Amino acid sequence: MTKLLLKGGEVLCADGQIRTVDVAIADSVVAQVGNVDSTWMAEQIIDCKDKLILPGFVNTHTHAAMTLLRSYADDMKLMDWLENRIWPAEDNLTGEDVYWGTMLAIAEMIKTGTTTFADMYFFMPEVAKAVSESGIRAVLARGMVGVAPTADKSLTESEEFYNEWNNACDGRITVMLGPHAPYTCPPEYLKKVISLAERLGAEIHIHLAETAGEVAECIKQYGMSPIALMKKVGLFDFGTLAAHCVHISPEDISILREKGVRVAHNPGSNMKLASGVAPVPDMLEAKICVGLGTDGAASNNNLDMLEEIRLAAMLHKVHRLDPLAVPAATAIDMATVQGIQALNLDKLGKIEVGYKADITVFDMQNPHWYPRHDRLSLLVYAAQGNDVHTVIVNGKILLNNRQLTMIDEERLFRELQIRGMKLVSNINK
Ligand SMILES: CSC[C@H]1O[C@@H](n2cnc3c(O)ncnc32)[C@H](O)[C@@H]1O
Ligand SMILES: [Zn+2]
Repeated sequence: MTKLLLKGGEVLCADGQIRTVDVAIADSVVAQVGNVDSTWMAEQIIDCKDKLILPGFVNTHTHAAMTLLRSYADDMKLMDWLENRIWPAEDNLTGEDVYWGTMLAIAEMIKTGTTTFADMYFFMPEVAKAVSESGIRAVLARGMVGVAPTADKSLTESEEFYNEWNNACDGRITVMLGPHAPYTCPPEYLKKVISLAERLGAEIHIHLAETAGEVAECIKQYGMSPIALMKKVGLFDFGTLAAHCVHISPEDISILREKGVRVAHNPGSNMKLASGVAPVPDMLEAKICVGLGTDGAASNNNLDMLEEIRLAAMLHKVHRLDPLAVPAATAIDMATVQGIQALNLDKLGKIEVGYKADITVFDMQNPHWYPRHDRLSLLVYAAQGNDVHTVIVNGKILLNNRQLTMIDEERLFRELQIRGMKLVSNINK
């Protein structure tokens, strides 16, 4: 048994209180939270004085390998951005590009405190390889577009990917099915995805109601909103994670609630693509599970969940002119507990005995952490991604005193610079 001890840190406990306690970890699991005595013979003791210890952040919606396209196409609206810049570049992607782009994303996420991410993209075996090697936890979906020439191939590949990778790497990888969106996957195709989901026992990760244009077009074509259409085709029957849900009506919210759909809220991407403001306070009020996501690095443009937490807390205040629209503690809950629920994972998201040891340690020895009236306020409104000192996933240290333990950063930078440039070299701006 591998034993680890986080000594004397300020721990955000499962009841939401912060206490100065020790955290003992045995193999992949939290074994004790409290005063751990000297009979606990730890192989490694991390001195956590002046450190804030939290469950690791959960990024509920991203396209990790889109780091390759960061800073390539900005200040555009979604469909113009996708159709004229992103999709032409993605046509050039190779599996190796996706491996390296994903590895850079994982490095960035670990360094800013994320321990789990949900991904939807292409070349998913390469993504799984990066997840396997890096030690992070992930929920992976092969992105599916329901029109020729790849529609059937992506169904077959999704099934193969599920069979090979679901529950792999000591349970660190879970596989979902990833139909891209209602506007790229017509109802007949979605029905095939749904029967595959039912047959495999897999859940579905999809983009929904992201822009006003998407909703208007859906109403024009099908006479109902994307949420109502998805209910009608049965997409919500076997467990669904819906990214965005920006342009939704009270009736849509009732459907999401009734069908137990979990939502990934991406405030940074929604703001940058000028998509709109999701009615998050209304969804939370309706007891819908809302996690936070960064979306891809080409629309955010970083993968720092602390920034998403702050944006979630700030955006809804200014939008509603209500300082309590999303309080600080709620934003942290969305990035941890609700994030885990959104991905339907078990025994994660809290620092509690018997839970998986996915933990982020913040260093509070910095000017912006003083004075300490309220540590959660400091975390949400003052902390910075590079305050992250240590990150543990499944009981293994992936970031030690700000150094990645499983990833060669220098190699990553070289690969990304060359591959990112090559990807777009044949595209006219
Ligand atoms: C089919 S794999 C995923 C697919 O989604 C594209 N994408 C990236 N960001 C967004 C977004 O905000 N809305 C819709 N689609 C998005 C990505 O480029 C891939 O093609
Ligand atoms: Zn997305």
